[in-house]
Amino acid sequence: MDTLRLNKNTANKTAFSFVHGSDDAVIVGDRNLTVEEVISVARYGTQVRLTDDLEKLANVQASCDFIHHAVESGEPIYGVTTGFGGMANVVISPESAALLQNNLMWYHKVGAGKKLPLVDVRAAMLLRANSHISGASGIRLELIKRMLIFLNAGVTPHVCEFGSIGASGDLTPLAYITGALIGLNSSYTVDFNGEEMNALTALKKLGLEPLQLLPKEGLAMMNGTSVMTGIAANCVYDTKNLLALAMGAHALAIQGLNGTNQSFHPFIHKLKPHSGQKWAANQMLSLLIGSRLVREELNGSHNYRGEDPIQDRYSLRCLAQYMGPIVDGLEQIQKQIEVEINSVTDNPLIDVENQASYHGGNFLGQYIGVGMDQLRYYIGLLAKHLDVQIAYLVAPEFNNGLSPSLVGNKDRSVNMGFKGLQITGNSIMPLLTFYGNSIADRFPTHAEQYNQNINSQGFASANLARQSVEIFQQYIAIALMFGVQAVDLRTYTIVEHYDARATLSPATRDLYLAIRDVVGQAPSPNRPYIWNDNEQALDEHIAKIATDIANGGQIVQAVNGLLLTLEDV
Ligand SMILES: N[C@@H](Cc1ccc(C(F)(F)F)cc1)C(=O)O
Repeated sequence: MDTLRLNKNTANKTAFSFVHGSDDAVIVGDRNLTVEEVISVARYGTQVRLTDDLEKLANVQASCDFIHHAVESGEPIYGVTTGFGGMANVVISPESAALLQNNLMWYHKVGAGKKLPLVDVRAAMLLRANSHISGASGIRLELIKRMLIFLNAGVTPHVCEFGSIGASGDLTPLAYITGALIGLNSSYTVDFNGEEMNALTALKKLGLEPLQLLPKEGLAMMNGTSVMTGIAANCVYDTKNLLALAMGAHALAIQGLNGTNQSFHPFIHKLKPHSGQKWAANQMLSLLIGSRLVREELNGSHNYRGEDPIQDRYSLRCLAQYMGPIVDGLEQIQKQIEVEINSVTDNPLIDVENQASYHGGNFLGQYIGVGMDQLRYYIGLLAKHLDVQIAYLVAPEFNNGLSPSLVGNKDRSVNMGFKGLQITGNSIMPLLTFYGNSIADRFPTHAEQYNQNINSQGFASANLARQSVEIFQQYIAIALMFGVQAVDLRTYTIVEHYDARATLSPATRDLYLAIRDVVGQAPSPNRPYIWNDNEQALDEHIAKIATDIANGGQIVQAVNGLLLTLEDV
């Protein structure tokens, strides 16, 4: 296996401790980068090194030489000896060719809104360097190295959340990165390991001089999909963790409801062998093995229980069939993001071998726009399913003998259990399905003098995906709280005490214990997770669980073994 896996130690490191995070450096230019490598650099401070493949490095220089000669000879090349975009008819003289690039930074300093999270900008810098190392962009090694210096020292340019239509790639967001890298002026600002400062001060601290861009270099830096793809890499990584947690929450719910394991029998899924469906069924079987809370019916028995239906309702019985397309879809998105991560996304592209340059459109972020639309749609579907499971758990008409709203102490008549918590969940789930609406199909047709008349909205789509991921982290926290309470209450009906460690499957015990630990409440035989309403503040529990999930803490660690098996999907 040639990919670098995030091991437990790396993933446990506090987020945002960027510098000197890990001993295993990620190499730019040796081979394709994976989403996990991007995450390890962006979030956990893994150091980045440039390839020492001399041929590769020489190629980068050769692309610069090609541009140099083209300018000298006045060869017409877009954005090198012409103006930009809809002004590409304007001839630029050799004397103005460098000014053209530096000027590009000025009129693209038009970002609006809040700052992007640092982890997204770090991912973007890594991807831009990775794109340029192919030697098709005509950009100096010095500039590529500068991005690695910034990454390794924990220096992150400030980039705004609005300003890119994802058509010429992320022109404006990348202008902020470029302006800071070269120290265009003091209005460019950075985060220097937690300290805010202007780019010129930052360069001085790094022992670097401000740089003037040479012909093509501004365009090469800005004309690409690296920022939206960096955001997308972070989103897909988080969403896969959330998928694993959703599976964990369902496994708790199934045990809480005393569901059957028969619906996940391989015989069923062999007969409808979609890979995502098979994965979901197999994983659910593994999550339930050894549980004393499920109806053990893998031998084909039907444990008919009097007035209850002989088979489970669809949210349990059809879980694998419902999850399947989501699992397959997320895998497809990850594959597409990894292609984008390892692509050269600017224009024009320089073919050093044939001494030619080609005008094209690799900067169009449509794969990211559509991919992030789909990602948000899948998150909406995951949320809808969890909402149904929560409703199943709290309704005594359906929940196979649990208390209404999962009340703990039934002797206290003024105990309402998880009634309020369900309503908070109900307030979030519709938002997540709303976020599932697409944006790639909504576009301004008259962008930039009608030049960018088709555009991806990939940057907006990725930003929306980040928001959806963050909201879903809150939602999953709530779903997990329901799961923990339900298994405690179910445990009592089986062994007459509330400590679910005695009854849960080994695979879900880890998750259960991680949640109990994060909220600071150890399991007890005498009482379930929540006993009386007035003994804890549930909002604090939501916040603690959601924060642990966002930081890839012990709750995520308890289920992420599931994700290793996704590679076979
Ligand atoms: N992606 C475009 C590059 C481009 C397009 C437009 C502008 C600006 F400044 F006019 F908006 C800059 C760069 C191309 O390669 O064709």
